[in-house]
Amino acid sequence: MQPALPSSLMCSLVDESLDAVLIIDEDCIVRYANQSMQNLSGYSGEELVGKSLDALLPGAMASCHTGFVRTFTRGEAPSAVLGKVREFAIRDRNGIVIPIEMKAIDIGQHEGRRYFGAFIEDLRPRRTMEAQNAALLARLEQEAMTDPLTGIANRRAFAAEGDHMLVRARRSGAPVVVGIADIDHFKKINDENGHPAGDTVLRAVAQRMTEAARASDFVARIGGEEFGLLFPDTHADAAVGIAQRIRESVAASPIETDDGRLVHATISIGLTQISPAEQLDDGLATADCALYNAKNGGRNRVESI
Ligand SMILES: Nc1nc2c(ncn2[C@@H]2O[C@H](COP(=O)(O)OP(=O)(O)OP(=O)(O)O)[C@@H](O)[C@H]2O)c(=O)[nH]1
Repeated sequence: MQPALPSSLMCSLVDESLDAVLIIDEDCIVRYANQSMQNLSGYSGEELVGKSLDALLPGAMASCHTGFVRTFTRGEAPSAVLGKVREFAIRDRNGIVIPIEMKAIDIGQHEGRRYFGAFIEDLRPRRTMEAQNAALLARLEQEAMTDPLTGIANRRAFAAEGDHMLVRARRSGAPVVVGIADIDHFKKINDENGHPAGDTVLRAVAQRMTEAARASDFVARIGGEEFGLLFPDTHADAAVGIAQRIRESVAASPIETDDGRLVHATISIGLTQISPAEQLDDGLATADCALYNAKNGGRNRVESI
């Protein structure tokens, strides 16, 4: 059997711990604070020992903490803190409130007085990392749903929005119209003006379509020169009217490219009202047939099935 370690080694463990360690007595007077606790609080060891714990507690906590400790010490109430991992805050020497994680322990009696210890971790680094991770996740989610060229929603976002819209529509019984808009003769636009000019046209068309649609409608780039449209709470006739407005907004004026060329772009749109039993892809297939009719009918047109 190994001989028991001397208590001086245990003391070193606590003295050197990277967690802040604090010991208070039953009157909530600080009796010990290790170096990490001194660093965290901004007080020296001499300043902390003998000080009331209230000096370290923010606002409301300071007024009730001593009462909790007293009722527990007298055996009048259980502790909600001892033996548990809890999040609190402390106030440092400069009055700055620091979020902490605390593991408090009843460490027993010595010469008739009771003592409580706590391991305290500064939560600020963890909170900063959590905030950074949340911001990163939000950015990644945003990027995963956005078409990088035009800045509008992409095909993935369109599918997600369409599915949600159809679930809501099935519940409410409201009609949903789905559409596909396609830039006419876009290959020719690219061939005559160059690919970068084609990109400018795509961006301008996306912007004009989004601006002409209602706030409740959804416009996404779902393919090269193809845009998906969703019109919630809208019957086919009304959707045709909105689609005409969108079509006209694209055709209304030429688009100026970076090298100063003026490109006249038009779009053709195919629409269909999705029946409750249909999925988004069923609606898209029918809208594609309507788009085919619009192209065959001379382009720069809206057709619905
Ligand atoms: N500049 C640019 N062109 C693209 C992009 N994605 C697809 N295209 C082009 O879009 C063109 C699509 O051409 P087609 O499918 O033949 O159709 P269209 O010429 O528009 O003819 P219609 O649809 O029948 O009116 C192709 O030339 C593709 O190279 C893109 O991101 N940028």
